[in-house]
Amino acid sequence: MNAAAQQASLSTRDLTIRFGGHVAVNAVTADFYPGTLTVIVGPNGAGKTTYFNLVSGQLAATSGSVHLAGRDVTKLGPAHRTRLGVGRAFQLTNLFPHLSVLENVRLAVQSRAGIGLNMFSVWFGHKAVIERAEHYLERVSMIAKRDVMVGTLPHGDQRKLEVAILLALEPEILMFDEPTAGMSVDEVPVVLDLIHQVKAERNKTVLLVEHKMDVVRSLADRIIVLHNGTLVADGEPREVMQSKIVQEAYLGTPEHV
Ligand SMILES: Nc1ncnc2c1ncn2[C@@H]1O[C@H](COP(=O)(O)OP(=O)(O)OP(=O)(O)O)[C@@H](O)[C@H]1O
Repeated sequence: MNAAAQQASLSTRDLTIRFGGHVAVNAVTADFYPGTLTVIVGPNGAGKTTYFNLVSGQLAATSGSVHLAGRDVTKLGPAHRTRLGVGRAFQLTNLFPHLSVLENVRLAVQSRAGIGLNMFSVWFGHKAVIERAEHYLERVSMIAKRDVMVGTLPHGDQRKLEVAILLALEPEILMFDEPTAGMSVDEVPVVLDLIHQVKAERNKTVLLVEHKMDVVRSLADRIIVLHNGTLVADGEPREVMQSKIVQEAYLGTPEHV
């Protein structure tokens, strides 16, 4: 695990949310560090997406807290948390369907650069911004589709575009919720390669919700297991995959893990 001296980029403390009488996330305490990719696994309805929503600010906690680099952000909304370095892909709500692929990434590059919508600064930085946007489109193998209207793209391309937008925002914490779901067989490696590249840079905190065990195995530095909203295992992949609780209840029989 990481050196105790290193500050966690993200922490949750007793993080809890109730929907009526149902506790969807139950007192989850965890620290996440730069340079570590953590995969969150667990059966359907375990609370994985809800935990992501609590971290990114889409949902407000019933109790407990969320901290970014030591700062308590529990009361802050999602836009504020984004500005503080939380980046999340695969909600597809980040996309502007009536703009081109390039325009979508350009807006993310501008937002990251703090250029905003001031006309003079847009003009001033235009060439550099476009080049930057093209760079991210190349990284997701979508440069050939730069002028296509986003609303007309197939689902897999929209998800790749979301990765480009996420990278363009240059967050410190990257959250991927089932990044390859709904993708065709030839699209999956493009996205997995990108996550591998982000991981190889060793300076970002990456959280991934994933069901596919081959993906978990190839990417995870650490695995957290949620069950009924509760954190039931947390550790290095080999240790967690071989633990009795995971073998029996969460990942199936040993030959599946
Ligand atoms: N807005 C909501 N209102 C009521 N219940 C909710 C809400 N969001 C989630 N839940 C419930 O909370 C529990 C956890 O759901 P969540 O989607 O986080 O699970 P998950 O682990 O991501 O599942 P999956 O792997 O199927 O995506 C479920 O029982 C779900 O029905």
